[in-house]
Amino acid sequence: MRTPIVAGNWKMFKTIADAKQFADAVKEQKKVAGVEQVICAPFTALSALAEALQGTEIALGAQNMHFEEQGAFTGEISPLMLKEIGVRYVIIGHSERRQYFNETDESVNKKTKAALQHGLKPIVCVGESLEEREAGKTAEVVGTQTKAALSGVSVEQLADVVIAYEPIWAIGTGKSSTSADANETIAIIRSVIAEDFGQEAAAAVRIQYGGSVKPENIASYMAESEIDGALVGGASLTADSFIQLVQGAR
Ligand SMILES: O=C(CO)COP(=O)(O)O
Repeated sequence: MRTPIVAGNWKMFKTIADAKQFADAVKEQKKVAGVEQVICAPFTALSALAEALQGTEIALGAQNMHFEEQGAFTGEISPLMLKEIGVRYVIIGHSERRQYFNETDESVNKKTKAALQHGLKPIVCVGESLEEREAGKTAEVVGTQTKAALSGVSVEQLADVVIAYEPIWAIGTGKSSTSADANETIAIIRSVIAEDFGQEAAAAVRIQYGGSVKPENIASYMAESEIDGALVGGASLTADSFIQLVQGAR
């Protein structure tokens, strides 16, 4: 049985004050059990959130990191720095980072391995563009991205990896993938993982869907056999909506 996991990706939204307000509002809501919950906040809000989320079910995540522990990498944040403030998850290879910040399959792989070495759980993002989808290349693209990201990861380490399938054309557009289509692609990702890690390990990996997930549609994704949760942007920004997403994932 794979435990469902709902992760909010706040992207470049929320000051420290906003983040604290979110945490206060979450605390007023009833706790939801049985679903792993993560908020991936901007770096500047992580420390404050680590404290503010105490007593909630929500674990802390970052949205990116460098793969080195330290060094002359101006503007970067290392896995050690994230660990120190209580971060447990880190999004790796989000399509916005691949598109705007030159993230490559190679850097995604380095970061995935570095996260695992430091006891951080990577949420590794894969997904095709609209052009690739229309050219019938979805399976090839997500297969290549998945294999590259997980190259050199051990079977034991794979247990700490979460994959997020986010079709680029569905992100922030309101155009979500149908749950059946998302399920089909996620099944492909799982079979690609099985080729390298074996059936048993692949069957245990959690794979989320992301792209215009809302409280109103999360249940339809969760009803699919291969989908184990959601990585949510816009709809994770208010406590009310985030809790509804978590409830919908049970
Ligand atoms: O990119 C996403 C999560 O990482 C999805 O964003 P939206 O939920 O806003 O479409």
